[in-house]
Amino acid sequence: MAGWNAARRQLALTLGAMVRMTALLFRIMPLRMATLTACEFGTAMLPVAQIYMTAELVAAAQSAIGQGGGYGRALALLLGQAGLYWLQSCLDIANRFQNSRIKLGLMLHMGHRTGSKSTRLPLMRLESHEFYDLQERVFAGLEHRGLQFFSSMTRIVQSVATLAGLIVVLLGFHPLLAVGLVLLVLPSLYIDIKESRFRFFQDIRQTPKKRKAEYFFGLLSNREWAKEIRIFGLSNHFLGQWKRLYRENGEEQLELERRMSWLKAGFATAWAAVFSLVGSLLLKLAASGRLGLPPFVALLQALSSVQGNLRAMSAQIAGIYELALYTQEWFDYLRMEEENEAGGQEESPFPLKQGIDVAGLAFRYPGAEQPALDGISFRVRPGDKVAIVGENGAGKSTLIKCLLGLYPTTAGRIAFDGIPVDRIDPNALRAGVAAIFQDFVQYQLSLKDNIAFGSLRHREDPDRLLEAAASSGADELASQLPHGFDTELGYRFLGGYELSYGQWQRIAISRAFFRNADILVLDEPTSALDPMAEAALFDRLADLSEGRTTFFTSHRLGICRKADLILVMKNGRIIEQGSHEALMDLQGEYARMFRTQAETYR
Ligand SMILES: Nc1ncnc2c1ncn2[C@@H]1O[C@H](COP(=O)(O)OP(=O)(O)OP(=O)(O)O)[C@@H](O)[C@H]1O
Repeated sequence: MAGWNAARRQLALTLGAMVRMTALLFRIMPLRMATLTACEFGTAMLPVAQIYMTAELVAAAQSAIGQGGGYGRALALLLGQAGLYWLQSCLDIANRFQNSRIKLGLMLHMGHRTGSKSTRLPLMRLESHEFYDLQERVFAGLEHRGLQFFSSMTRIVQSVATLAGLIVVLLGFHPLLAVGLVLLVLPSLYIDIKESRFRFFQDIRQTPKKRKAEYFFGLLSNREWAKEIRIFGLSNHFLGQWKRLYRENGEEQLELERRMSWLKAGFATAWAAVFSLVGSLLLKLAASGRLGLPPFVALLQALSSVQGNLRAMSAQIAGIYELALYTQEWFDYLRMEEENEAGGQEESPFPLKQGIDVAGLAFRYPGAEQPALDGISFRVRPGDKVAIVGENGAGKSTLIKCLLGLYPTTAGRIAFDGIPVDRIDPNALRAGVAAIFQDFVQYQLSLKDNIAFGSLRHREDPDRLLEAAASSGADELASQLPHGFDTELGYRFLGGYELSYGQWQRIAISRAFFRNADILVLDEPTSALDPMAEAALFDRLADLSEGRTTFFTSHRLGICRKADLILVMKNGRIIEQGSHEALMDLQGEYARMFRTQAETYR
């Protein structure tokens, strides 16, 4: 009963995925798919036509040899057969071309849906290793999986059409022969499906190890890490780790293949025995004159064709089942809940009139025992400059991500002009915010793009570009580069001009200013800037962020003097808040940290 239920589930899954994928293919490329189907159908019918033609040709040749006449008919049949071979080649060529066109269209479609889906997933998803395992499998076979699915299906339809014709030939001789041969395929189908299932679940089991192996290999070849790995002499260690994991996975796969090979070899032996038995029976009948030469040749050809077709069909069915399992994962991926799907209908609260209210905010990372934020409450007026300070791991970056609606809060509320952050349309929220994080992106593209990515629709505005570049001193950098703002940056592509980390950081700051948003968030914006650049930036910050609410985190407390509000964090809580003067008067944690830093610089 359990076996029957499992088989039903497998069939439902396979048919479901098959129907959905075929519907998708016909929806996005109806004409190409119709042409491909016609070509495939033509290819399916040709072997049957060839068998009939062979039987006729043998009969005509026999009479031409025996009676010296009918040569014309035999020649016509021969030419007809050559024509069929020619047609088969043409259909093969057309098939292949059509396949390539569909493959391109499908890859673009699936790639677009997968890529855009991944950008709409909640950021929180990207914190879990299960997500990366799934993504690894979903992204891996994207370029061929969809069409492979259809190709396997059409191969099956083709095989069924061919087999139907061949079985008619066999039925004409003896019904038992046809039925017996069809039944013989069942064990082979069973073995193939089992193997597909084993392989899929083995892949699921092996994905974490596979990703780890890829990670070790990446450590060896990535430029960012190469220096450290050489200095510490870690290459051989990582190479060894990669080899171990790769070998473990590989040997497990080989073991499965070994077991399956034995079963398949046994099955091939059984087929050979059946073929020899039936073939010798037919030969005996032909020798005794009870079977003419033409039907003997046609039957023998049909027999071997049936065997080949049944084997191929069984492999295709099993392949399609395996593809269905993977395709189902792709459909599941596309169905994953998106960022702020539940709410997010409220319109933009920008420009802010009342400010930002945070009350009793708490947040816990999935699987973490302690909350990363707890009992956070503060109020920000429009245009305020807010500094968030605290030791490493205090929760500064996490607070910023919650403020921007990137992480869903566990408790409490964040409201922009009274509207809870999770009720604001994410696009409206993002449009009003510019943020540069500690791990900002170094786009391996032109300097202009690196700044203008702050607001794509203003990409061709030269005044805005110059103004944003001047905010961080990137304009000075542009004047030193060989092609100014058009200079390609980074080392990855031909002609790229590599910069120092601090120079990259200046450009990232300009990108934030280019956006000209109502809220500006700078997470450790000056960590790599030289002291002069840092001082200049903070001198200008008041002018630059005029009218904008600005949040910045920093370990350099000197910059807090210019802040309207300082939030001092420790272990996920705000332990002090107020202006620089108020906090210095308080003689608490902030005053202690400030004095310690001042001592160091003295
Ligand atoms: N993705 C994550 N998953 C689980 N815990 C995390 C994650 N990111 C941060 N944490 C934890 O949350 C706490 C706060 O981290 P956060 O990055 O906000 O600190 P921070 O104050 O910005 O530190 P730093 O000054 O070093 O940048 C830390 O204890 C950290 O271990």
